[in-house]
Amino acid sequence: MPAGPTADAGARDLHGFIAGLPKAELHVHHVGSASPRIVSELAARHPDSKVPTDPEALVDYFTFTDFAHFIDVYLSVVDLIRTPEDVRLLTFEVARDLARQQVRYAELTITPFSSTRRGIDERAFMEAIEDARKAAEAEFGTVLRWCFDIPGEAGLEAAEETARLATSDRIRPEGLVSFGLGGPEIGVPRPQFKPYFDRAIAAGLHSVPHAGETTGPQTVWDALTHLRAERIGHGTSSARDEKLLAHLAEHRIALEVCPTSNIATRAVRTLDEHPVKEFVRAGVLVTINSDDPPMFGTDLDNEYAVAARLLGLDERGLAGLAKNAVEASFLDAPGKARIRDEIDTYTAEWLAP
Ligand SMILES: O=C(O)c1cccc(C(=O)CC[C@H]2O[C@@H](n3cnc4c(=O)[nH]cnc43)[C@H](O)[C@@H]2O)c1
Ligand SMILES: [Zn+2]
Repeated sequence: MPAGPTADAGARDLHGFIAGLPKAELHVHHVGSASPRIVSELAARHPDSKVPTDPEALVDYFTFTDFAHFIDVYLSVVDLIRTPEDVRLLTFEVARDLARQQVRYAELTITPFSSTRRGIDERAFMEAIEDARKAAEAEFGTVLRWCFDIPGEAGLEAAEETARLATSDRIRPEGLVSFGLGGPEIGVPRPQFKPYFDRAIAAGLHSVPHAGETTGPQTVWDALTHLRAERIGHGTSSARDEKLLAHLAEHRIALEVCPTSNIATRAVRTLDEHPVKEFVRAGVLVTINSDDPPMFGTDLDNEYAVAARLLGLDERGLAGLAKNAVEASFLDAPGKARIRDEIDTYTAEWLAP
């Protein structure tokens, strides 16, 4: 539909509403959140890397031919993070970007294996993220929590190391709330990770694997059955299985939907073909997230704007999406109530005549 002057004004208002809306972000990767400024600063520090130092050249560098290409580029950025100070800087700056978008609470997916195998001392790594978490909460008021994910393609050695770091009383950081599984899905069956998820769950962590991003609905079933998933990262292909959708809806297992990511990695062809509408129709608890925002040329505000267009939402609908993320988060009950109240107050004030 062509956008006339009134539609434009409406869209601008919705953007303004989204910009001030208190939000929770449940699916965003630590390294994947490095802003062009941080990436170019790190690339300049480490000139042996193939990552461009010019932020404009990064736009081309962050254009992906497929999911495998995305992971190659992602790992080249991981290679830039070499010291605990790099880790601290990145974490604090990610929090600053989230706070700017009125994100009150975020669960940041971190892959400690990738850093420890590259030589960063595990204790220094944990101290760096915790130090940044506390500093960010004090300075911005944004509460950060961690999800440690296994880079699945790196095999069971990576799974063992991630489980050890996540469950050892001496090492695991205070902010850790969940255990995940990322990387490519093709050739990386979920059931093999069951023992590691069992250990993490026994240690009190929540289970939040990626599944159904680049493979079919069976991967989501496997994540539910073998890894006891409480939320699913992406879950895009769930739309191809009505029984699965009904199961997700009935058990309030939220999908962490990241629309622009799915286009950037070519998991979905176009935004208009994105199945988020099918999820809502089936009654699934949908949350909107940004995944690897600078790499995909997006941010959480933009993902809410995309969702508003795909789902035909007004301000109340957007506030409902923000509340879905609060509900599906691993915040405690008073923390959830505080953000929900803030969303309601903000929305009522915005809509007041
Ligand atoms: O660090 C290594 O040495 C290593 C060796 C082999 C394989 C890997 C990985 O596959 C790392 C994957 C990396 O990608 C992160 N990520 C970011 N966005 C996504 C996404 O949308 N879907 C899946 N994974 C994603 C993930 O957290 C891992 O850190 C590493
Ligand atoms: Zn992800």
